[in-house]
Amino acid sequence: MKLNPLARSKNNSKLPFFTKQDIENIKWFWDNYLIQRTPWLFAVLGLILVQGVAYQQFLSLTESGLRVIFDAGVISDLVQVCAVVFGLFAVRGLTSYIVPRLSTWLASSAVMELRRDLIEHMMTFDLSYFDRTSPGETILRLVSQADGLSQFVGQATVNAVRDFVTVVIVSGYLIYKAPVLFGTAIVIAPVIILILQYVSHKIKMVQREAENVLGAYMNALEETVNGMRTVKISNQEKFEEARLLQSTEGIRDLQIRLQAAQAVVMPAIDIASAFAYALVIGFGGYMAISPAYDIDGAAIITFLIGLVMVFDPMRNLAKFFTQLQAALILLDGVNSMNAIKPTIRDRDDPKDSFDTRGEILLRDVTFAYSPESPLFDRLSLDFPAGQRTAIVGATGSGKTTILSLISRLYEIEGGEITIGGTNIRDIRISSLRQAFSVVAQDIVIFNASLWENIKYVRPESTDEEIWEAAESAEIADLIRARGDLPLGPKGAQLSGGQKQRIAIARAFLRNAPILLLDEATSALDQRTEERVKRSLARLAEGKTTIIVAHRLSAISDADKIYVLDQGRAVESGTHEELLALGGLYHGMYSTQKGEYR
Ligand SMILES: Nc1ncnc2c1ncn2[C@@H]1O[C@H](COP(=O)(O)OP(=O)(O)OP(=O)(O)O)[C@@H](O)[C@H]1O
Repeated sequence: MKLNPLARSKNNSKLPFFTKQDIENIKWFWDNYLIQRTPWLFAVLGLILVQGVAYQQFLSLTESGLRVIFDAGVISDLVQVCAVVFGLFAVRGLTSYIVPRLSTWLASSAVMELRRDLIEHMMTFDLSYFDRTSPGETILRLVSQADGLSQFVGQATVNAVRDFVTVVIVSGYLIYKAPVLFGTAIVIAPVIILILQYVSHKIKMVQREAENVLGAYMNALEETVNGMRTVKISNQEKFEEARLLQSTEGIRDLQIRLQAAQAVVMPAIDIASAFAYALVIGFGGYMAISPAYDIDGAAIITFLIGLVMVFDPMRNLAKFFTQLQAALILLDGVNSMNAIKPTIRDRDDPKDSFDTRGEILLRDVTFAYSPESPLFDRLSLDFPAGQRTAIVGATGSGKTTILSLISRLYEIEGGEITIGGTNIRDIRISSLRQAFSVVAQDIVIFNASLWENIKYVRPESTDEEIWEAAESAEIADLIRARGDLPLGPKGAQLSGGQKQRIAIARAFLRNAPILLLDEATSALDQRTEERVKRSLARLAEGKTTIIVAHRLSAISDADKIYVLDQGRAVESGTHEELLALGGLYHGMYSTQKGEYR
């Protein structure tokens, strides 16, 4: 399976700190989710500035305090210094409580909106997207990557801003007090930048790989859990275990590699800082001793304390930088969903009303799921209004696809499909789909009660209407027996026939003017099928009905039957006409008759 089709800019051999895509992603996030929060962001920034100023004031007061000690000054001055220092730390403590609370609220709300928008956007995706993308990849983006982003924005970024402000304010103070000493201390800056550059490349590469592996793990998990019946019946537990273990090992290895890349940063900065301290102590000490410089011991000690206060947040900033590189990959993953543009969309000014009871025509329809395997080449079919038309044919001949194309689940490449003379592309998609009651082969059952599962297709239905639909589909007794019990994930607690009857009940409840039945009764026992078919015949009265069935006995009374072979309609007519033709239909009928004998 192709992994992570959404991930972009995979050529990582020499990434700059910020790629063009990174900048676009940041801009997108800022423009859509942060800009409207600017007043609050300023409030956070204001509080952070207060913290920075508190630090600078602490430094200044420390110098005064030291001077009182060194110069044997007045004790009351010392007490005053101590009281103000305590006050400053109390202010810093208070802001340290408010800032993360505010920032987490801001970030979680921003990411909640991001998730809401992505979910809304995902709903517009063509069905073909879901045919090729496993749920694991979508979950990865909407759950783990969005979560990682929230943490990063809410905590890491705010801490980084605080650290940055501290570095700027305290450095500014140090430059003001002792510019020469400061110049000595920052000779290490280029080394730190080089280290960061080297590490950031590595982190980006490993993080992208880690996201791919995590996506693969989610896919594998999803497939195994969903396919547990097949796994067990085929005795493949060990195989699946090994597959999942391989993914988890991959995650472990990448996390170790990620940490290894990040781990270089801290010791490198520590060594560089030690070098700077040594320089400052040496050179600063010389300055204090030498009469050529006007600087005393208190100033040197204060400068050293100031350096500690700068280097600590600088360490954090370097760490933040490595986290930022990883977060940029998350942001790219999340934003890549936005790059997916649905092709099946309403045109400008779509029609809301059309003749839903008119005939359905396919004219020269060309369609392929993928370019390498074309399915229909100028296929023309005619489903007369208010009549029952059946489509039969070998498996894989394209019967279900015709139903999908009529309801515009996939877009045709050539020709046109009209209902009551209106091209379906001109109709608003929601209005078009409103015109169908469908019993499909793949029945989706939610983990809710039977009642809620039926009601799903028309939430505004009355209780009487739901009971009526359930009676017609022969499922009312089961509703009485099960009550409000949920049906299990994907309706796991139901038999195939029971699921099919839910689908039929939904079609009854929907009672739309066009009825699409795809192997609608194939899972029912013969007696139930007879009763359900009689109900379905009543439901189909006056409606344009298209029936796909393998059992020819189920459609022999249709007004018209199309025989499909490899995407072409090779025969059409009534049951009797087709038998008289002595062609493919006749052959299929004879085979099935033989089977039943
Ligand atoms: N979502 C899809 N993506 C790619 N190919 C598909 C998809 N759905 C169906 N196909 C292919 O298109 C062809 C027609 O499929 P379709 O489901 O329409 O056949 P069918 O006649 O309804 O078959 P059956 O009788 O088995 O239900 C098949 O070859 C199938 O492999």
